[in-house]
Amino acid sequence: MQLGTPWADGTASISQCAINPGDHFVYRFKVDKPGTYFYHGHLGMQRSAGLYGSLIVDVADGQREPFRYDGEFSLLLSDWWHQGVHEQEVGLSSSPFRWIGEAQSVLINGRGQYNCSLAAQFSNSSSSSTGQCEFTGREQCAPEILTVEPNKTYRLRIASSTSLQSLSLAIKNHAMVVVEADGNYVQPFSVDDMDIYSGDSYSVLFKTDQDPTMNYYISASVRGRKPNTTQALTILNYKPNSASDPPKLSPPVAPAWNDYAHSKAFTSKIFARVGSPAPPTSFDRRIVMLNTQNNIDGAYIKWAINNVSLILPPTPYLGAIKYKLKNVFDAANPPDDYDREYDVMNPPVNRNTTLGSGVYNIELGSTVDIILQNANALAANVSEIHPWHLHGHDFWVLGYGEGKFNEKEHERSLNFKNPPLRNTAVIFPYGWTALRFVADNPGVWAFHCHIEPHLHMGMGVVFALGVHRVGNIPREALACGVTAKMPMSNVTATNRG
Ligand SMILES: O=C1O[C@H]([C@@H](O)CO)C(O)=C1O
Repeated sequence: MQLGTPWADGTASISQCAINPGDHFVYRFKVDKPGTYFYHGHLGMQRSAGLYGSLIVDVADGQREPFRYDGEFSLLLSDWWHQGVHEQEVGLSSSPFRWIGEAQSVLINGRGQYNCSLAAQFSNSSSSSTGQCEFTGREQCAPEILTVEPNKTYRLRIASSTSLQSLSLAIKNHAMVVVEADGNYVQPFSVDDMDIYSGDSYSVLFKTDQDPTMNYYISASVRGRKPNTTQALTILNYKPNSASDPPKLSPPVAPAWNDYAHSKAFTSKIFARVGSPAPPTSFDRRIVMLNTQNNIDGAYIKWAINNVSLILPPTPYLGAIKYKLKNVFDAANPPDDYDREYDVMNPPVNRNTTLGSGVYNIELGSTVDIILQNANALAANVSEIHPWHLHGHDFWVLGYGEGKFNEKEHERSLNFKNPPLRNTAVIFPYGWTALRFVADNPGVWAFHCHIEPHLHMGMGVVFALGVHRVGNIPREALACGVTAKMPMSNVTATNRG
């Protein structure tokens, strides 16, 4: 959560300067909550470049998880393009616009398949010429096998650091009981497959109670966009079978990419674990955020929130606000609402948007509601999934709905009793999602679509709160833009102890 250390949040141009090649930056922060997390680069398309890893926080000594298991595995899901990230970045900010397209592979712990299959024996030879993957001599490409003993319970920690793809995860013939989401316990529920969006993390428990003479496929399949990427596979290997025994049963079949009813059914099963704190019953401020795809100068393609497309300044906001620097960014707050006459079901009538700093000044300690309102993209009949991620805080997910959010009609449908506490929540096509959080962590925090090219195209905002309460920012976080030129006597020495 970065309580008291907003400069260690890792968001370039927001909480710190980007780390130059050859430079280093020490991230020192308190791990305040056990759970399944991950870290990644937050500049340009660095996730697409592979800059990410898992981060698992154990329960403190003497404490126990509210569930039991015999062993655990960690799966970090990601996606991989053959095109280099600089070409991706340049394409996204070019006119004409060049979209990155779907990933060439989905990766499970950094390993994936391309032009070959782990399940070739099940491929329909008339529709696919994909042969069996052969790893001899290329062992670094071999999947990471999950070797288990029969009749035990395992915890699977899953996180998605994909740049683009939404995924469905399944273990053939094994149900999964979801127990944790984004570092918070949820009321356990059982599923055969689960949606995992970029930025999400989960723990599930599964029992090795199936025929132990066989191995089974674990699959991660693309959802939410028309897939052009084959299912990523790895193997659940029951001891003492050989890990290279091909599973006798075919891989799990994922729900259709656009079966949003299936996704909504999964989302609607997630509640806070009984005994979790409920949200405050009222809010101090409600910000309704319309998500649109737009043009700038009639040429470039951007995403905008209430018609502001985020562009980050050379001087990070945290130092700029703390040291009250003038004219380093446009300090005008973006609007708290959009013109409710806007037709969310059709392409924008006026396609043009404006660039802005996206900084909302939020009162420290206040309760803030965010209503994320999806809309039609530039092309007709297109509205995409966007997983929104908040830094520095968790939020309660109060509800989801179809079409345009409307206080009179929808307020009563929100869940104030046991909404799950999370830091990532999706908006479905043509729908809305309602969130509530208590803005109690002083700092400057990004809130953005976790799809990396979308953030790169402006799909984010920034919350600044209680910055006067922020302690001494380490110099390394200020070594760029206007803060780099400040007399160093204004800045206390580094936080290196
Ligand atoms: O941001 C995006 O741009 C493309 C398309 O809308 C324009 O080419 C796409 O699929 C996105 O998600």
